[in-house]
Amino acid sequence: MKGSSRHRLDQRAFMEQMRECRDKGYLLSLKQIGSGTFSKVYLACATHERIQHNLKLSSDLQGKRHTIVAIKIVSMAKAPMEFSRKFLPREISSLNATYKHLRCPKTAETYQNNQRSYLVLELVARGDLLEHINTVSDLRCCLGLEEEEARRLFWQLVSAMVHCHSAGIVHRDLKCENILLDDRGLLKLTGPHFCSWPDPGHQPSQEAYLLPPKHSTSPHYPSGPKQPPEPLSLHPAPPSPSSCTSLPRLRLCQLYWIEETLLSTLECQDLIRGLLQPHPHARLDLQQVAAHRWMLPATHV
Ligand SMILES: Nc1ncnc2c1ncn2[C@@H]1O[C@H](COP(=O)(O)OP(=O)(O)OP(=O)(O)O)[C@@H](O)[C@H]1O
Repeated sequence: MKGSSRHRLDQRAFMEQMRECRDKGYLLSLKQIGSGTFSKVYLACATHERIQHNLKLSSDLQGKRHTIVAIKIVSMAKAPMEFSRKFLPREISSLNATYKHLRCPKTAETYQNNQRSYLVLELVARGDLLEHINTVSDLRCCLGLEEEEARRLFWQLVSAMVHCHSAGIVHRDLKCENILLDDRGLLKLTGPHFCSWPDPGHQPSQEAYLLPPKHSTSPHYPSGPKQPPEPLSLHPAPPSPSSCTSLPRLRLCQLYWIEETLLSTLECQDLIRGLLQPHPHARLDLQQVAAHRWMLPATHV
């Protein structure tokens, strides 16, 4: 398709989205604040009528000096059937299940038609953790956050994860881009790949590790040390010398990671080593992470 025709189509789609949002009581702005594989996230303003009629929305906006929300628009035309039938409903029910937790963005409501799904979310204004780390690294002329700040954020992340697990939800796509910061610098955990496992308190089944096809390799987090090795045994990759899938290779990556963090304290290195254990029984679980000695100063705050 020619560039000008595509542009016209995009414009028409955007106008439709504006109309559909307005009908629901939201004024969609042109400002796009993020995007995913099948989605775009825009700033929007909730109308007074909508706020009055939606209790969740009015409580989310209480105490804030604005009525701005983030609207995530998922294109049904772009998403495969499996995504819209299975993974999107899971994402929505997981967002609803984590609604009450301070460290998860609140979902005021969702609505859909044949073309699109709309998720009206609490605005988490300061962008994602990756952007923050890059900005801070530039300012400090040194890679990474100060250890104190890393500890503070990591503690909040652990608290969010404990909440997800107690609600029977396993995240499956933990990465800096899914960790957002609000205007007070507090962390909110987002990410569409939440999946419920049947009974809260049960261990996640192997199925819980299976990502939807679009995410079988999250672009910057390919199978390797940044995700648990269990899924690798479910999706054996064809052998190749550069493959990250063998345990010796994982060990190498692990050593490389620990070396990368040599500037941090011994306690921090010990925690990272515990998190990167390829064998699930040797790996620290959430309770052990929360009780790790590196975390202690954060628990007193
Ligand atoms: N509540 C929010 N407030 C502010 N920005 C947000 C919010 N939700 C999402 N974003 C922004 O939009 C981006 C994409 O959102 P999200 O990760 O939910 O989309 P996705 O479709 O799951 O992405 P992918 O397909 O890449 O996994 C996020 O990285 C973030 O920058």
